[in-house]
Amino acid sequence: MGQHSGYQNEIYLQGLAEKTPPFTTDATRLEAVAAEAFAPGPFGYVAGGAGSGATMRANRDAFDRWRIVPRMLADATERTLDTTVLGTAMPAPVLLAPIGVQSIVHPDGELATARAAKALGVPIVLSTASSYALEEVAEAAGPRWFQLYWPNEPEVCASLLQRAKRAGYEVLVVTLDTWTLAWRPQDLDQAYLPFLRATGVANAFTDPAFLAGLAKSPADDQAMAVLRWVSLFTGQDKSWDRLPFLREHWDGPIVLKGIQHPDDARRAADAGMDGIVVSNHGGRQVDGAVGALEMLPEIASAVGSRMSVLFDSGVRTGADVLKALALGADAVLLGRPYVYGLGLGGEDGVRHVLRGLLADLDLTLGLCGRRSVSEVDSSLVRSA
Ligand SMILES: Cc1cc2nc3c(=O)[nH]c(=O)nc-3n(C[C@H](O)[C@H](O)[C@H](O)COP(=O)(O)O)c2cc1C
Ligand SMILES: O=C(O)C(=O)c1ccccc1
Repeated sequence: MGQHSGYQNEIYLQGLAEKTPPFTTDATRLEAVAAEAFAPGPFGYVAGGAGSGATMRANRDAFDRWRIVPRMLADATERTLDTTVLGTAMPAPVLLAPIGVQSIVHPDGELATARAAKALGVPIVLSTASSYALEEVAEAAGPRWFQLYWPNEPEVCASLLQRAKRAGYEVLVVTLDTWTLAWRPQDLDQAYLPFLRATGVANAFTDPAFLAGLAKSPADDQAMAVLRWVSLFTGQDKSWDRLPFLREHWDGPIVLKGIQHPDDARRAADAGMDGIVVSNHGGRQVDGAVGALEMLPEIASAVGSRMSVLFDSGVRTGADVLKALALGADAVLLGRPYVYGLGLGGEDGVRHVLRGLLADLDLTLGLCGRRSVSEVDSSLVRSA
């Protein structure tokens, strides 16, 4: 049997005791459920996107334009979703996307997420903008990667990387598409920005190089510390020729996140990067951008043989994961759905969302006549 489909049996069996799951098993409905349960500011921050929301819609539309073509009598009873990406073994080609400020939806924030992921062996990618310090999250976490918002001060950058390495983060994911926040009407209409309330600044406020640049401690002058944080992470003074700096300060694999053009993917490979995340940041940055999945086949064929290709932006179901794999991804990052799970049920909520996705993925894989991730290729899909 597939290792992950047991959650399906468990749910049905609990029905005999009149128990149903904590909240929906339909990941495409989680946003609507969260809308009823979350405070308006945090809900808008998580669910919202850039401008008119066109990119978020394009992300989902792009999945709908591919259809799966199942095969029969293929003996796919025994299945595994196990895979290894950039040296990290994982129980499925799924990681938790870096999502900052998780304490806005649940007080346990990234700690709860890390515990839920650890219980399943699923790797997390911890955001630079986490609500808890990276060392604290590391203690709660299983396999872990670190996402970097590349600070403008080399000393702070080097310090963050050293801390992450020491705390056991294995892969560095450098996000390139969010050097300033886009025009986000949901947040603007509510004048809601978590950082100004000193949420999501834990890594900086515990960093010696960051603190060295402050006249007073964050406890004595929070406003000044927050301003320093904002200026440190805003602005794009970076260029391709600065990547060697990261190499010097990080001796593990490096992945560039937010790649949407095949030429940028080639540049990443030429620069000796180990991987990319094809992503438009869940439609939160450039309104009217192309659906992330639309660019995946071209990018994967340009660089897939030279580097690991990961994907995010719009992944909701097992079928979505399979489509991304079929179109060239080695693994996907799950974004908003697990944050809805966190807000709805803390650690258990994240676990419910993750177990649901893995079960759905496992069942769909088997029903398509495939036994493992390595049996998924472009023959699984056709364009609608
Ligand atoms: C509330 C929120 C916060 C995010 N914070 C970060 C972050 O700190 N670093 C980062 O690289 N990406 C961040 N992202 C982007 C995600 O990593 C991912 O690219 C995106 O959520 C994928 O889209 P999806 O959630 O619609 O699937 C954030 C996304 C959301 C929704
Ligand atoms: O909101 C976001 O999309 C995001 O990536 C972010 C940026 C800075 C801090 C926290 C999250």
